[in-house]
Amino acid sequence: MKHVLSIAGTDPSGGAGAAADCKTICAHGCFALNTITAVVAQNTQGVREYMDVPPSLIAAQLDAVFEDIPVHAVKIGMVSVPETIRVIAAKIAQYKPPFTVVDPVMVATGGQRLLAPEAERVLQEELIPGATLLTPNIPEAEVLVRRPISTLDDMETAARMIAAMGAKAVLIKGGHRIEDATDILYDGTQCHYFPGKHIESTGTHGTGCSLSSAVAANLARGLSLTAAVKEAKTYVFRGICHAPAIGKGHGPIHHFYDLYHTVGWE
Ligand SMILES: Nc1ncnc2c1ncn2[C@@H]1O[C@H](COP(=O)(O)OP(=O)(O)O)[C@@H](O)[C@H]1O
Ligand SMILES: Cc1ncc(COP(=O)(O)OP(=O)(O)O)c(N)n1
Repeated sequence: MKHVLSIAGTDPSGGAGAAADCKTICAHGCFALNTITAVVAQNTQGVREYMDVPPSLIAAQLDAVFEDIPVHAVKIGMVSVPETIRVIAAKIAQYKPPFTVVDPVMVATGGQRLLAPEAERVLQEELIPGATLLTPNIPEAEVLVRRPISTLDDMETAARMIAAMGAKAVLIKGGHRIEDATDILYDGTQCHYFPGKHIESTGTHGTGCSLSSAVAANLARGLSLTAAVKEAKTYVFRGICHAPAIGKGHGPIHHFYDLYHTVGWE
């Protein structure tokens, strides 16, 4: 069994952050490890408040995992402040996991910031270089390239510009598009399109967390980057299609649809 480490904030309503990551990793037949960066009071209706875990405790969590268990891939989500980013970047450089997927979480669906403005530069300088894959959504990519993105051509250009910041590959996610949900991957050489239908649904909380964790798990399982992204996109699409109606706001995707369906637990 492959071991995949999620480094992320919490979501007590279970749809995003560490909970989404661990469910996704398990749904891919991998063993889920996790390190918490921030404790977040949120639910399907939004983020209420959060507290960052002290950097020394993040470092201690990472040492505890890496010194004990081989880590086949890492997914990094909410990192919120410069000190958190610096300690994670240092530990990744120290332990050198084979794959590092970075989801540059900046703002939650409800509009609440999960990355302090002063942390944007540190993220760009210290976490993006060395990432196997960076997975910004369109608003996050706009922040990174400092220009608006409205067309597929804009997404391609942004992916190439962000790769120039040091990530080996960049996947711009199209969940914020209205006409479709096409994602575009720049693998360092060429762009690959992952077309997708835009589903009108409230079951989209944590789609970005789930997608990046699914890619990390697929890479750990030995898939190529393009196959890892293709399978991850299908997983999230099916999760949205079969989203359970949980909570009063934007609910989670169904992380275990295929498994539950097979054993008749639907
Ligand atoms: N309404 C939707 N219909 C179909 N696919 C979606 C929808 N919303 C998100 N996705 C897919 O979910 C993944 C996460 O995308 P996105 O929502 O843009 O990320 P984030 O959650 O970080 O904002 C992408 O593969 C995207 O295409
Ligand atoms: C702890 C935590 N991390 C990340 C997010 C954002 O989740 P994401 O999958 O990017 O998408 P939305 O659910 O915001 O669309 C979060 N809410 N909490």
